[in-house]
Amino acid sequence: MGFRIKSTAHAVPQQVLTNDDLAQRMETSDEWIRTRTGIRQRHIATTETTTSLAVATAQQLLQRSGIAATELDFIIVCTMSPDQLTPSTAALVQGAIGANKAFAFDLNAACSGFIYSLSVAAQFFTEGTPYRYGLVIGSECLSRLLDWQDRTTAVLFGDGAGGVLLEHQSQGLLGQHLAADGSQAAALKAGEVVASTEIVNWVNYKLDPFKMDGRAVYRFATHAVPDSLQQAVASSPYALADIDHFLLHQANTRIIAQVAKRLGQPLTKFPQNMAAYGNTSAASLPILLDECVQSQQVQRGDVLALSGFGGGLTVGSQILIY
Ligand SMILES: O=C(O)C1CCN(c2ccc(-c3cc(CO)ccc3Cl)cn2)CC1
Repeated sequence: MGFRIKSTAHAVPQQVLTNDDLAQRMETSDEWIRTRTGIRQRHIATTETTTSLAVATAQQLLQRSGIAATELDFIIVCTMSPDQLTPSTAALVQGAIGANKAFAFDLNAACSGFIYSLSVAAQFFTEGTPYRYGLVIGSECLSRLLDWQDRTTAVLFGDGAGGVLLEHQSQGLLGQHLAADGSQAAALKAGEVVASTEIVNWVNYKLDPFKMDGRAVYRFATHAVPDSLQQAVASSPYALADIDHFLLHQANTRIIAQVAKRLGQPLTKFPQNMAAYGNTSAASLPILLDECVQSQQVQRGDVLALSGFGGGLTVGSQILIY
C-alpha cells in the first residue's frame, strides 16, 4: 500500500495583511503576535475562494508532473472552509480541470485533514486496485469564518491552498498514526448552526464564527503530537534519528519548539513558515512541503515525518520517503 509524491504545489491569495495592519483594526501588536505565535503576516482572500485556490493548485500540480487531468483517478480536497455544503470542492475542481475519469470528494478533519487525506488516498493504492494517480489538496479561506472582533483568534489564521499529486507505488507510506479526542470537540469549532425549537427557514440561518479555547488546544497539541509522531515512527522501519525533516501543522512556533524538545530532535529539522502565512489549517502542511521542495531543503530520498493536529480534536502523523 502506498504512493510516491510526484509533484507539489501551492496557491495563496494576493492580498497580504501584516501584524501592523491588524494592529490598526484591533487591540493587538506586532510584538505580541510575533513573539507568541511566530506569525508576521497572512494572505487573505478577496476575489479568491476555497475552490479557486484549489483549482490553481491542481493546475500547477498537473503542469509540474506532466500528467494530464484525464489520467487522474481521484481528487480529495481537505477543507473546513468550503464555499458551499454541496457540491464538494473536489467535484468543482474535477470539473474545472476536466479530470473526467476521477472520482472526487471532500474530507473535513480540520487541521489534520491533509494527513487523514493521505491515509485515505493510500487505501486506494493497494495491491490490485486499478488506480494510478490522485490529487490531495488542502484549501482554506478561514478569513470568512473568523470573528474579526476577536483578537485572540483573528490574528492566528490565513487563507491558502497546497497539494500533492500522488502516484501508486508498492512502498511510500511507511508508517502512520491517526487519532481523535471528541470529548474536547468544543475547544475548536466554526460555522455551528444555532439550534432552534421550531423549523428555521434556511434563509434565516446564521452560522457561528470560529471559536477556540486556545489553552485547551495548545495543551492537547503538546502531548498528542509527540505521541502521534512516536507511534507513527514505531510503525515504520525507522527511528526518530533517521527522520530528515519533521513537517508539522504551522499553528504556533512555540508548539513546534516544544514538540522538538519532547522528541529530543534539533529544531533545524522542523521547517517553519507560519511567519508568512499564519495558520492555514488543512493547507498548512502541503504549503510547507511545497516550499521545502521548491527551495530544495527537502530532496528526493529524504525521510519525512508529517503531523497535523487541531479541530476535532484530531491528530495524525505519517512517515514517508519524498
Ligand atoms: O497567549 C498565547 O500565547 C496564545 C495561546 C494560544 N495560541 C494558540 C493555541 C492553539 C493553536 C492551534 C490552533 C489550531 C487550529 O488550526 C490547531 C492547533 C493549535 Cl496548537 C494556535 N495558537 C496562540 C498563542
